[in-house]
Amino acid sequence: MKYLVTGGAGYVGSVVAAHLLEAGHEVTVLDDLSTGFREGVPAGARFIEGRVQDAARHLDASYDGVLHFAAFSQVGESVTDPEKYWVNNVGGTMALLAAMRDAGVRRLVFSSTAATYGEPVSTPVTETDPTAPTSPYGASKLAVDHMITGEARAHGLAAASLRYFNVAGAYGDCGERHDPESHLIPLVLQVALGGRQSISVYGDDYPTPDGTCVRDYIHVADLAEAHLLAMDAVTPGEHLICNLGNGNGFSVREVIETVREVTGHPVPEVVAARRAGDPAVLVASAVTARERLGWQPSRPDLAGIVADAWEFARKREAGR
Ligand SMILES: NC(=O)c1ccc[n+]([C@@H]2O[C@H](COP(=O)([O-])OP(=O)(O)OC[C@H]3O[C@@H](n4cnc5c(N)ncnc54)[C@H](O)[C@@H]3O)[C@@H](O)[C@H]2O)c1
Ligand SMILES: O=c1ccn([C@@H]2O[C@H](COP(=O)(O)OP(=O)(O)O[C@H]3O[C@H](CO)[C@@H](O)[C@H](O)[C@H]3O)[C@@H](O)[C@H]2O)c(=O)[nH]1
Repeated sequence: MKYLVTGGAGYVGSVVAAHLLEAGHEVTVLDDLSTGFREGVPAGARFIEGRVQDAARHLDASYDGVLHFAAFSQVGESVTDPEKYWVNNVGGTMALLAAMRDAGVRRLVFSSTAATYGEPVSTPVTETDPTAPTSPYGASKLAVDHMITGEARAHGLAAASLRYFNVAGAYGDCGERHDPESHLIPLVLQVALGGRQSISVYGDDYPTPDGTCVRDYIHVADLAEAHLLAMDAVTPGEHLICNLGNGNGFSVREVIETVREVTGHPVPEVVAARRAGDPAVLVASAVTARERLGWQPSRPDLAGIVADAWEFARKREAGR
C-alpha cells in the first residue's frame, strides 16, 4: 500500500513511518519541519518539505490512505496562544480532508489525544466518557474528531481517531526530541545525563497514593502497531474512536524512581506547584483497541519503556 504520513519528521510520525516501511508499504512523509527534524524521517521514505495546508499539491489517487500526525501539541503554549492551535490543527486538517476528498483517498488514521476528555469522570477512561477538554490543544483535537465524524458520514471516509495517553520510549533511531521538552520521561533522563540539576515534581498533594499525578505510559512502538491495525480495521462511513494506553497508571514519583533504577544515576527532585490543567489520574481503558483492532501492547513494562528512551537519549548526547 502507498501512504502519506503527515508530521512524519516528528516523534510519533517517524516511528509509525518506520513500521509502515518495515511492513513493506510505500511511504511519503509531508512535514514542514516546524517542530520535526529532517534526519528523523526514516530511510526509505520519500520526503516532501511542505505544509499539510498544501496537501492538495501532493495527494493523488495513487495513495491508499493518510496517517495524520502534523499538529502543534504543547498544552501550555495552547493556553497562551490558542489561535496558533486552531489555525494549524483545525485549519490544517480541514485542508487535508478536502484534498483527500478531491483526490479520492478514502482512508485516514488521525492522532487524537486523551486531552480531549479533560478531567476524567471515572477511571479507566472509556471512549464514551464525556469530552470536556481543559486546553485549546485538547479542544482543537476534539474539533478535528468531530470534523472527521462528519466527513465519514457525509462522504464515506473510513477513519480512526486514536486517542493516545502518554507516549514514551523510542524505536531504533526514532525518539522523543521536542524543543523545548515538556514531557516527564525525557526531562528526567536529561537530569540523569547531567544536563539538568533536578526534576520538578508538579504537585505532591493530589488524591493519589503518593500525592503525585498518575499517567498511563505507552511504548511508542506499541502505539505504532495500533496505527497499522487501525488502517486495516476501518470501513467506509465509519469513524472509529479508540483509546491507546496500557490500562496501568504510574505516578510521577514512580517514573523518577524507575529512571534512577534503569540509569543508575541519582536524580534529585524538587517539589513544585501543580501545573495548571493537569488531571490527577489519566488511565486508559484499552478494551476498544483490543476488541476492534485486536491490539495487545507487547511492551507495557515501565522499566523497558524508560530503558529504550534512555538508550535514545544517550545516543543523542554522544552524537552532539
Ligand atoms: N507525544 C505525545 O505524548 C502525544 C500524545 C497525544 C497525542 N499526540 C499527537 O500525536 C501527534 C504527533 O505528536 P509528536 O509528539 O510526534 O509531535 P512532534 O512535534 O514531534 O511531531 C509533529 C510533526 O508535525 C509537523 N507539523 C506540524 N504542523 C505541520 C503542518 N502544518 N504541516 C506539516 N507538518 C507539520 C512538525 O514539524 C513535526 O514534525 C500530534 O498530532 C500530537 O498532537 C502526541
Ligand atoms: O517536569 C515535569 C514534567 C511533567 N510532570 C508531570 O508528569 C506528568 C506527565 O506529564 P507530561 O509528560 O507533560 O504529559 P501530560 O501532561 O500527561 O500530557 C501528555 O499526555 C496526554 C495524554 O495523557 C496527551 O494528551 C498530551 O499530548 C501529552 O503531552 C504530569 O502529571 C505532569 O504534571 C512533572 O511533574 N514534572
